[in-house]
Amino acid sequence: MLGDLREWAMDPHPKTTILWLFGPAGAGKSAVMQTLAHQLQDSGRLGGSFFFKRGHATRGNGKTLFATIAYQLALGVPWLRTSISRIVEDDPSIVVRSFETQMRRLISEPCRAHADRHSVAILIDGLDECQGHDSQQEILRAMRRSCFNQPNPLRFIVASRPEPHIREVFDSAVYLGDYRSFNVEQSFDDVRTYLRDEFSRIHREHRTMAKSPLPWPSSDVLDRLVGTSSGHFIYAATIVKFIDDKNYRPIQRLAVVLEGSQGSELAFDALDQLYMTILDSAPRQAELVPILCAVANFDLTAAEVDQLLELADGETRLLLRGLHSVLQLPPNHQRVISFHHASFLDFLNNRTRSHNFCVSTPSHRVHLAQCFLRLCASRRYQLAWAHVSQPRRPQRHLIPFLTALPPSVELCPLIERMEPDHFFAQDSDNFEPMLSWLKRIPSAPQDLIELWEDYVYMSSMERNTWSVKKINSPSSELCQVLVAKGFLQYGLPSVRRVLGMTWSELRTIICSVQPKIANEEQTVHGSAEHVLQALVPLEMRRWICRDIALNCIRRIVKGYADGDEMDAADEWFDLARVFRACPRCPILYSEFQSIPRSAMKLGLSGNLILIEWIAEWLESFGDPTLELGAFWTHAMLPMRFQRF
Ligand SMILES: Nc1ncnc2c1ncn2[C@@H]1O[C@H](COP(=O)(O)OP(=O)(O)OP(=O)(O)O)[C@@H](O)[C@H]1O
Repeated sequence: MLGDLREWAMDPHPKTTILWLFGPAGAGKSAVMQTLAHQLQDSGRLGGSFFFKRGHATRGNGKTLFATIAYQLALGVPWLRTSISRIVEDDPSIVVRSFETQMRRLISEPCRAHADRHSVAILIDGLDECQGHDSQQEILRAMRRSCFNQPNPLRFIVASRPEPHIREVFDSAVYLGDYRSFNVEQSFDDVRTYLRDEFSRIHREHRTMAKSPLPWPSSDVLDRLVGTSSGHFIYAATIVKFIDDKNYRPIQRLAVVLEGSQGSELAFDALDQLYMTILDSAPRQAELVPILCAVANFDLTAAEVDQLLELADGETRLLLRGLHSVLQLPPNHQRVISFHHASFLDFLNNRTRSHNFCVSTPSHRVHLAQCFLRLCASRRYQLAWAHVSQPRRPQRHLIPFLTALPPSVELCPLIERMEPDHFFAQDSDNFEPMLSWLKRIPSAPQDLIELWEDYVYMSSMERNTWSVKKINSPSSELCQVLVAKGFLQYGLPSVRRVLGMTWSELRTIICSVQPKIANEEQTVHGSAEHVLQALVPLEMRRWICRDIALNCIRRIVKGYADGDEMDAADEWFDLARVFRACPRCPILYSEFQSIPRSAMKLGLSGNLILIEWIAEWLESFGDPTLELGAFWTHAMLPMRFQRF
């Protein structure tokens, strides 16, 4: 297979330039694509590759597909570098345009001038794992339309399961059958070779096998396992992982597999049987399902699952020990738990296949939602999860998870306690679906609905689609909010923090300007910046900035005295940003001087950008002999040097 694919990818005159590699779950498509990518790379013929992964923050959707490939082309193909770089420099917004525009401008147009060069291959694996059937179809159409009838050196290989909506595009008028299809064949011989090699490795490596005669297993047993696999690798790879467990005797584990596989004729029945056998052989099965449900829906480390489900430390690792043939439980405690293969997740989500191990039942999902909401409402959450990187933060995925549940009144009291700091910064696109979901709960409390109606209105401010009724003299609180949001460009959680307000105060101020009736003449539309310009005079803005800076300084001093390091880091960030917009004001200067020097060093430790911003502001006072300016220059000098 690899030989055929390589030959096609390097053929100077193939009949068609797009190849679809298809095969069922676990047939070995990704394995083939990975090896092919390495081989083409070694021959200097790989233009780029993209491996989709279902649910992954960046690899789970098509947003970055073409930009990533263009970037790889620019890095790896010298004759494309200048043209691709120039396009991005001239129009940086190209990377957020439609798939078709990105594909045409970033990839096919720069290549067209080089039709006579040797071919370069672009490999896209797991298209069916890209979020949204529409996106998958759109990607295929974009590739075809931008390359149709235009000689160019690109060869696309797209691998996916043979899903009907993907096949539909290849069969449609867009392609007119002009693509090559390539079935990842069943290969009994390959699976036999693989199993034989792995069994002899296990025999060699396991102490308990020293006295077992070879060949192990007998050729009858090997034939039976190969037959059950139907020539697909996933079955073979999973039994090897199951048998190769240092906590058990391989002979016993093989007996468990053989017993479980009795009576299953088809490969996928056999795979289900195998998954069932693995789960049945784990201890404390009832406690497994909530853990599997958590891992199936969120990216979590074992310690985070312990916290979430309120288990004793280390319990998740203990419970999952028997599942290492289907789960990846990284020894590094910072890494998340993942499934070895997507087919196990498909199995767990399908009740008719996984029965009492199914994780997608409403009761398990509602229970998981309750655990999350409870955790997010507690201080424990902040302490334990603050370090987690943005794309992985579970609260990012919490609202979509909630709105996919059946409307459930039992969640309302917990939703009422949701902390807006956790979800406002990143999730505001999901507020409307959340409101509609709440409205579908027949007995949802009215004040909860009103709260989310207000959040939807507040989120329109985040998304620059705000409507505000015209007012002649805005209150000083409203002016502060407008300056923090529209001038300093803070997100609403930071606006609340720098102004020292509660969410309820912020809500009252923002919602007080919501137009009750649609009267175009009496309304200002647009971003907070636009509204600010309409309502707050220029000179006033800078003095509001000064007040905001003064408040930040006071909170830093207090935070330092209280030993609250975590909040202090945010406060320094706010302060450094606001300084850039502040007038040169002696009051502010002397207030800044009141910050203990050790707090300055601690708060800024190594954050060069913030140091630069503050240094610039201090330098604007112009007198380097001032005590603070001198301290700053000396104390921060080494860090400023590091930057160069
Ligand atoms: N030639 C091979 N030798 C050894 N193991 C293999 C081989 N091909 C596949 N495998 C193993 O089989 C399992 C399934 O393979 P792979 O993920 O490539 O399947 P796939 O067709 O891409 O599945 P899906 O459509 O679900 O993504 C993996 O654990 C992989 O490591």
